[in-house]
Amino acid sequence: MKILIDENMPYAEALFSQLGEVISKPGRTMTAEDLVDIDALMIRSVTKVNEALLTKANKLKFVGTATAGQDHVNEATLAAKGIAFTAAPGCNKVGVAEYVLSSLMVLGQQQGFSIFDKKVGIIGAGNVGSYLAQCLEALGIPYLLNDPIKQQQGDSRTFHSLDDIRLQCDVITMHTPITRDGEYPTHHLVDDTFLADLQSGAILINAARGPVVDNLALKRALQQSQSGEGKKLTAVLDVFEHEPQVDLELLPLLAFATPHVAGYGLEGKARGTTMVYNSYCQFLGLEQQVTAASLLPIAPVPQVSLSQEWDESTLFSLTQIVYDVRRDDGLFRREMGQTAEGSPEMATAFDRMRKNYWDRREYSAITVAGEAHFGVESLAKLGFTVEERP
Ligand SMILES: NC(=O)C1=CN([C@@H]2O[C@H](COP(=O)(O)OP(=O)(O)OC[C@H]3O[C@@H](n4cnc5c(N)ncnc54)[C@H](O)[C@@H]3O)[C@@H](O)[C@H]2O)C=CC1
Ligand SMILES: O=C(O)C(=O)[C@H](O)COP(=O)(O)O
Repeated sequence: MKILIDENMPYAEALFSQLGEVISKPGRTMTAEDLVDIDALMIRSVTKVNEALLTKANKLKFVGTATAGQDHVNEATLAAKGIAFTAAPGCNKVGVAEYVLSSLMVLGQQQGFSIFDKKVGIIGAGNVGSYLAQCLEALGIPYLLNDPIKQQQGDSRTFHSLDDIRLQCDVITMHTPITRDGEYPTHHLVDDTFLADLQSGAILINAARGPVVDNLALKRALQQSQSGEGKKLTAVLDVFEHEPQVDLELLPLLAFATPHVAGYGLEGKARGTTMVYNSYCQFLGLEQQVTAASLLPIAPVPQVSLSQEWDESTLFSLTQIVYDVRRDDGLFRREMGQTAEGSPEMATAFDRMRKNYWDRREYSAITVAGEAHFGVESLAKLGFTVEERP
């Protein structure tokens, strides 16, 4: 049995080689030729699975994507060819939420605000949006949810219109899939009109898919904001409309910019890989199952001890031990600054940073020890492992 895997899939080689011969290739450049005699294909978000890729797939029976987003896979085409498909919903929700929290905390420090004074609008209340809401709740930060699809499905949470969100929220964070059809398409959901209606001082974060935000409209709004003509606007982008190409006029206008790595915690990647591995084992009728936790190394700073009740400054320190968005932002700007827009070198640099990504962890990799009245319960709700001292 031959299994083709994206080379950028931690733990995959060791796991899938228990099932057959593993061939590892860069996901973005996989071709129809690569699928000749392949029984199973394990990908991430950069491999477009469509009619063209499948033309020579003479043996393919299973495709697994170790990602939450599924827009790169034409499921109807797979179904028509009798090829089974599985994804990894929710695998990286924690990483994306921690990316948003780091962005807000660092912006708070840079711009002189408290995150506790902000109201957050979450657009898309699926795995990521709901987990982010849970984190904000743990911290007592108010938020509004927008998700007309979940609302129509009878989800019992309170949902708000986009207008309410634009009028009432200081922070707007996008967590929808990219869709072009249906009643609520998300392609260019954030456009000139959306941006014009934001509150002055608003912060926009996109860690969903690039084209959810019209990048030219955002560039115009940021240029106006930074020239003092328009409303004050801050933007953080993890995803770009034409990635792996990046608009080099937009880049310097962004508060933080990163190469589609918001969900890149080691835990999230391990979850993604094990979810597709376990699904494939099930597909093959095998009983073996692997947990992500069993694959993970100990964190570089595994334990922290509180000496008093935590405050905003302690929260900042604790969370930044795990993830500081400035690390990825700095490297990304340096890498992009050395390439020309539209060049193959830019695409290579974008993907190189993703391939060689550091072993970022989630809050759960750190145990925080402290007494109950130090507020450890809320840190546990935020995702830290907590050891309550008597
Ligand atoms: N930057 C990164 O590293 C990552 C990006 N993503 C992206 O984020 C998206 C969200 O991830 P999950 O929460 O795991 O997906 P999910 O499928 O669990 O949730 C998406 C939610 O968006 C809602 N939605 C769809 N259209 C909408 C609209 N027009 N307005 C408001 N809500 C709408 C859906 O009803 C659903 O509840 C993924 O589809 C993926 O594209 C996901 C993980 C990592
Ligand atoms: O899960 C998703 O959806 C994502 O966007 C991924 O985290 C992005 O990572 P790659 O699949 O592009 O490595």
